Amino acid sequence: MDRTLGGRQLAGDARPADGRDGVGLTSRSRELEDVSFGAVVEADDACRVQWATPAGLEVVGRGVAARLEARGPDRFDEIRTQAEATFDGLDHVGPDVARPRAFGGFSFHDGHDAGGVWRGFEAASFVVPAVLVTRSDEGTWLTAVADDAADATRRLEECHDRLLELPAMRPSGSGPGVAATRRTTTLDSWRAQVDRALERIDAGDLTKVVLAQALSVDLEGAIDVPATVERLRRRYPNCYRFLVGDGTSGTFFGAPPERLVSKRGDRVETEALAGSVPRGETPEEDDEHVERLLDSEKFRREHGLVVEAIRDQLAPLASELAVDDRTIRRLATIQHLRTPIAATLEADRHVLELVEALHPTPAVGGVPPETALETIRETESFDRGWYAAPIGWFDADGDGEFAVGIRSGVATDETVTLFAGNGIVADSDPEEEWEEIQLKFRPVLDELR
Ligand SMILES: C=C(O[C@H]1C=CC=C(C(=O)O)[C@@H]1O)C(=O)O
Repeated sequence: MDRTLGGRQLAGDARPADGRDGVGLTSRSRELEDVSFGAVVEADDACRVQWATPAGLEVVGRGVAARLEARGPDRFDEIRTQAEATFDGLDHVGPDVARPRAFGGFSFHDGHDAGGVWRGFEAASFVVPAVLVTRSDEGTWLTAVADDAADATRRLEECHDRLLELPAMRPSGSGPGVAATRRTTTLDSWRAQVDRALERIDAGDLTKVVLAQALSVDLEGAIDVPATVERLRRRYPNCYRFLVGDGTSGTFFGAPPERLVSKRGDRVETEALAGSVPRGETPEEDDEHVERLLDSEKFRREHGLVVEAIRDQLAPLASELAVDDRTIRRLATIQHLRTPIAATLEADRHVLELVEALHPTPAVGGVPPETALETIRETESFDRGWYAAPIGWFDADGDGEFAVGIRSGVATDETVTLFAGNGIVADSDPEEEWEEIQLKFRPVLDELR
């Protein structure tokens, strides 16, 4: 199965993204009876990606037709340059929805080192999978990507035959069980971290900073990441779901509620998501929490800073920009303040330019951005890696969609490291912030139990 489903052997086919040979990628698609997406990305010995949006687009990919990688603060630009070379002269025969896309993400910090649990996750890394299965309201499509038409057609037919052997449904089972958990940050050190951030805020150096923690979870058995992602879909159907792994190290996965940006043509959509309260035991309790969220001056300020920063970042690129009314985003375990923001671009832009302009929003970084990043680097005792960073896809036209990689974890052997953070502003109470962080571990943690 590996070879025809774009397994590791095909990695040898992967073209470097320098476009030196001047020959574009070729892709061929055909419609498919439905197949279990989990079964397609079941084996973790090859490069695999999975991506699903609240709007209903679902894609799984295996193998590597092209790989794009970059490091450092210029990584957004470098990936864009590589993308142009990779997709130059693309010959796609099939519906638009089944076109090849590059999937991957970026590290949170510019100075990322791909070590520890983040081994294999470069500061920017994308693949155009050799094989893609795309499900949307236009049906389910299989796409094979290769260097020439004969190879793409051969791969398409071989894959199609193999996929017919896979089940249409795959049981998503139950969690592997939690043997032990270890925090990077004790409650005492958290109090000290928040107090230090509050001192900077009092001194006027900082207005907001998002401080995070990691939770290392030892499992009772091996984790089945695709099955975990499927269980997340049931509990968080209106969140993104993703997994990314290169078959040699860990698999990053999660169910983020937050869109960083989506771009199609000149239309851009993003949102501010910040300010959190728990769910209640009853509808009345739910509403009491929401009232607190809406009435509190602290939440209003914390959320308003994110709206303002996104507006300021997008305004120079937009001919029109609309900030919608604030709403409540109610999830299974937590509720947030949300403000949708939409723009029309005044010139042609690649989605990666928008990603670069927006990352990190103060929903995961802070205000002013540089001081907040410095505070995060000095304060946190773990490596953010790809947590809270852009994760998603782009295509040959420079369109694409990115989520913010929160409510996420990285699975390595029988350990999963989870991440969660909270916005600290003047008047933040360390204990309340601690409680909110525990709620943000829950989406993934609950599925491991
Ligand atoms: C940083 C996280 O959440 C962000 C998104 C929504 C609400 C947030 C908050 O209330 O602080 C955070 O800004 C996380 O989940 O790790």
